[in-house]
Amino acid sequence: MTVAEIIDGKAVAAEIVAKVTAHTASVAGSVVPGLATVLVGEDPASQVYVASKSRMAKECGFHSVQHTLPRETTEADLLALVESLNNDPSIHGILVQLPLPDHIDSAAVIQSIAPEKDVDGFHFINVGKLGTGELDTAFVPCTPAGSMLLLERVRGKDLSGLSAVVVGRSNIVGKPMANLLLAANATITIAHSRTANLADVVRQADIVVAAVGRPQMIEGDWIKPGATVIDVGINRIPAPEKGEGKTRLVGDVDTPAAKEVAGAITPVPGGVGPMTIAMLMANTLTAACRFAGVEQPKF
Ligand SMILES: NC(=O)C1=CN([C@@H]2O[C@H](COP(=O)(O)OP(=O)(O)OC[C@H]3O[C@@H](n4cnc5c(N)ncnc54)[C@H](OP(=O)(O)O)[C@@H]3O)[C@@H](O)[C@H]2O)C=CC1
Ligand SMILES: Nc1nc(=O)c2c([nH]1)NC[C@@H]1CN(c3ccc(C(=O)N[C@@H](CCC(=O)O)C(=O)O)cc3)C=[N+]21
Repeated sequence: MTVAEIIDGKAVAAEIVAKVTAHTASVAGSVVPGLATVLVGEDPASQVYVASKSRMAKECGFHSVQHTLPRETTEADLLALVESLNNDPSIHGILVQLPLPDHIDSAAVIQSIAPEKDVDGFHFINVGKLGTGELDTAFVPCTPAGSMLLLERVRGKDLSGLSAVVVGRSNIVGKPMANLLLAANATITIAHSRTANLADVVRQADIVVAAVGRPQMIEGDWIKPGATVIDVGINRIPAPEKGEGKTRLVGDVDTPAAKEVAGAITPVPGGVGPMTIAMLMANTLTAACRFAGVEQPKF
């Protein structure tokens, strides 16, 4: 019996961050990349993520500004902040942490970010560029971009002849992931909550990307032997074995079972999550280099 290779996202993310830090130092005479993060409300998970993004930006040598606004912030006030960041020449990347409170129209806020500062890659201009293959000037969403780099470690850049199933069709993970897989020549299927016989669909795939948000729902015997499994899910579940009220993180894949069948699999934590933050740094550096007209690093 073979046991899957565990793809070390933390280690690959550290390589990316080292590359970003070195390139940032080498262009310091021309530009200091600036990242602005915006958090509305007090969601504890969002606070943790935004704090780690700001910390990582500083470690890379960036100018990093964190705006923390109260939950009651109006949409107009948030739009005004984005506008001021759009016009701030020291800021090259803007990240508005999602989800936003219900009284704010997230789509309106995302579309108000200048496309050349949209390091999340959520603006229509960047979505359109990804869809039409203008990858040299697009910003690609960080989670799918990071997932592709992990996949590349196992399968290389060219996925010709391989079948890939993406479970989940969100605008921030599933759809851009499917577009990147297609751009890499994979033959793709996008599955979602209305898909019939999901287990059988997943069983066909050489590459499985799970981006559902349901703890451990992809079972071990759904995985084709030797398949590469990218587990995007981040779910906090009760862990009574660690003590009363304790929790632990799991992905969307039943990892212990899938490990017995897959060729390679990303762990949770330590898989796609750290790559998301690393790619945010990479995108911010790219934005700054485009702004200053200096050479961009390749990732
Ligand atoms: N590692 C990282 O850096 C990141 C991790 N995440 C994690 O990834 C996961 C997905 O995030 P996100 O895309 O934002 O989530 P969304 O809730 O926006 O999308 C979930 C998708 O899963 C589909 N789905 C839900 N239930 C089922 C089911 N039973 N069978 C098949 N498909 C189903 C939905 O289908 P339908 O469209 O039909 O409703 C939807 O397309 C979450 O766990 C999230 O925490 C997200 C971003 C970054
Ligand atoms: N505008 C916007 N852009 C985002 O990219 C964005 C967002 N909003 N909202 C929320 C999701 C989620 N997300 C994660 C980033 C890092 C980890 C991460 O580092 N995870 C660690 C564990 C962290 C922990 O212990 O909680 C890991 O998987 O090893 C997870 C999830 C980015 N998102």
